[in-house]
Amino acid sequence: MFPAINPTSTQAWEKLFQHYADIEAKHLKDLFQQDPQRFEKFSLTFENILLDYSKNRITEETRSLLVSLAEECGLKDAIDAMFNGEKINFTENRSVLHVALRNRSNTPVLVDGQDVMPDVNRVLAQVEQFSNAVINGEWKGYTGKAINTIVNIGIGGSDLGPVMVTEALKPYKKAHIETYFVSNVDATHIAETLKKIDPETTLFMIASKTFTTQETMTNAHSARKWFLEQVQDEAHIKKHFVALSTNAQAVAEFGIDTQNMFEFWDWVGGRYSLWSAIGLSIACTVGYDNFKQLLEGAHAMDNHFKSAPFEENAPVLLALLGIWYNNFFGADSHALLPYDQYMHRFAAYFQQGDMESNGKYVDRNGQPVNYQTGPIIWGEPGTNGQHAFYQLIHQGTKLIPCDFLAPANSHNPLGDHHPKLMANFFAQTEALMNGKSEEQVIDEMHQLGCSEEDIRNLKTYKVFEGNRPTNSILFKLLDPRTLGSLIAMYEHKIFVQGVIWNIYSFDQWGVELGKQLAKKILPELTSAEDVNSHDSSTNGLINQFKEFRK
Ligand SMILES: O=P(O)(O)OC[C@H]1O[C@@H](O)[C@@H](O)[C@@H](O)[C@@H]1O
Repeated sequence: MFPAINPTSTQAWEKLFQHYADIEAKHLKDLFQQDPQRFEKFSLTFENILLDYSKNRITEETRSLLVSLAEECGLKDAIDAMFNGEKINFTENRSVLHVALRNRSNTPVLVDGQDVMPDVNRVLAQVEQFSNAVINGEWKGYTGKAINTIVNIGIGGSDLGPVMVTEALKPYKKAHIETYFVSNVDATHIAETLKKIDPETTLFMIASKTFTTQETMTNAHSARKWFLEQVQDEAHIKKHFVALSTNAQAVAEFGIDTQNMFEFWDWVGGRYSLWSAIGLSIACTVGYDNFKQLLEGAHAMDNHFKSAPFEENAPVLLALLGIWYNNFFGADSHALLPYDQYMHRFAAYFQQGDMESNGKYVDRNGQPVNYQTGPIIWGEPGTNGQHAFYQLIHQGTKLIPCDFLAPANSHNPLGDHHPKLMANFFAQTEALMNGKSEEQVIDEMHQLGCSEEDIRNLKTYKVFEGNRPTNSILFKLLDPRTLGSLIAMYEHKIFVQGVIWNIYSFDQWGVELGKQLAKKILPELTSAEDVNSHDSSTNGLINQFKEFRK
C-alpha cells in the first residue's frame, strides 16, 4: 500500500506556499507576453485530444513543484496499487478496478490472487450477445414482437453514467431503439415514462449494484406491477426484465431469472461502473461495437495515465492544477463547460464522480484534514451558460477555474452553427484570461460617442480584471473512443487528487445518514398520531405535511 502522507507536511507544499505569493501577483496576460512559447510548453496531445493548460496561473516552476508534490505523496505507488488490484478502498476492504473492465490488452489483473479478466470477458460477451439480440430483433417480447424500448431503472452510479453516455453518443443511436432512464423515487418519473411505452416491446433493466437501493427497488416494483397488470402472467417477466447487479440473491428474490442477470463485482464502484454490466443500456442503445470503442478509448487513457511522466500526463496535470487553485488560491468550485449539446449531462455525471469520491474530511490516518479537499463541481453546456452564470465567472468575487471542452467537428454541420459555437469558446477563454482594462473601456466608450460624464460614471463597471484560469480540451469529434478517453481522464484526475489529499476516494459513507433517517421517518408519515420524536423543525414539518394531506 502507498504511504498515507499529509500533503501539507511535504517540502513541495511549503515551497508551493512561498511560490504562490509570486504567482498571485502575476497576470496571465503578462505571462503570455513574456513567453511566446507558452502554448507549446503548457499543452499536450493525446490521440485526437488537445489539452491546452497554458491559460493557467502557473509557470514552469509551478508545474515542477506540483509534480514534486505528487511524487512526495507517493502517486506513482498509488497508481501501481490501483492497477495491481490492491485493496485501496480500505474502509470497504475492496480493490478498485474499473480499469480492469476496459483492460482491452487482457493482461491478468489479480484480486486475492485470482485473475478477474475471465469474469470481465465473460460478462462482456454476454453484453455483446444480448445487445446484438435486442438490436437485431432476435430477442422477442411476450407476444413475439421485437424490443424497441429500453427503460433503465437505477440511480446514482447506476443511472448517471449511462444517461450521460447515451446522450453524448446520440449520433450513434440505433434509430429503432428508444431508451428511457428512471431514477427518482418521485412517482412522476416512472409514471410519465410508463405513459409512453408499450409492454409488448419494452425491456426493463433494473440497474443496481446492491439491489437494495430504495428508489430503484420502488421504481422496479412499480414497473413490475404495471407490466403484470397489462400482461397478466408472471411467466412473461423473464422476457421483459433483466438485472444489472452484484447481488444475485436479491435479483432472484425480485423475480428476475438469474439467467437474465448481468453481473459485476464489488471492486467496481457505483460511480465508476458505466464500463461494467451497468453499461448494458449503452450497448443496447448505440450498439456493442460503439460500447467497445468507448472501452478502448478509456483503456488508451489508462495506459497513458500509467506510463506518461507526470509533466506530460493529462489526468495528473489536471489534478495538480485543481489542487493549485483549491488549496493555494482558495477556489472552492470547478466548472465543467462542454461546448457540445450532446455533452449536456457531463457536468452532472462528474458531480457524482468527483464530489462523492473526494467530498471527505477524514484523512487516511483517520484524522480530520487541516486543508481543503474536493471542490464543488458544476457546469452547463456553452453557450447557454454564457447567458446565465458566466457573469459571476468574469466579474464575481470568486475564482472559478473552468474546463472548456469542445469537438472541432460537429455531428450536425448545419450552416455556420459550429464556427459560431467555437468562436464563443475561444472568445470566452481569451476574455477570461485577458479581461479588459480601464484604458480599453475608456477608448471603447469614446468610440461609441459616450459623454465624459457617462464614461466617468460607468467605466469601473465595464472593467474586467481577467486572470481567470481555464483549461481548453479540444478534440476532433465526439466519437465513442474519444468520449471513453475523456471520461477516463477525469476519473484519474479524481484519483490523483484523492491520493494527494490523502483521503479514501472510493467509499461514500456520507450518503448513509440520510438513508437511515428516511427509513425511520417513512412509517411516521402514515401513522395516525402527531410526531414528536425529532427536533421542533422536523416535527413541525412532518405534522404539517400530514395535516395538508387530510
Ligand atoms: O447501484 P446501487 O447499489 O443501487 O447504488 C446507487 C447509488 O447509491 C448511492 O447511495 C451511492 O451509494 C452511489 O454511489 C450509488 O451509485
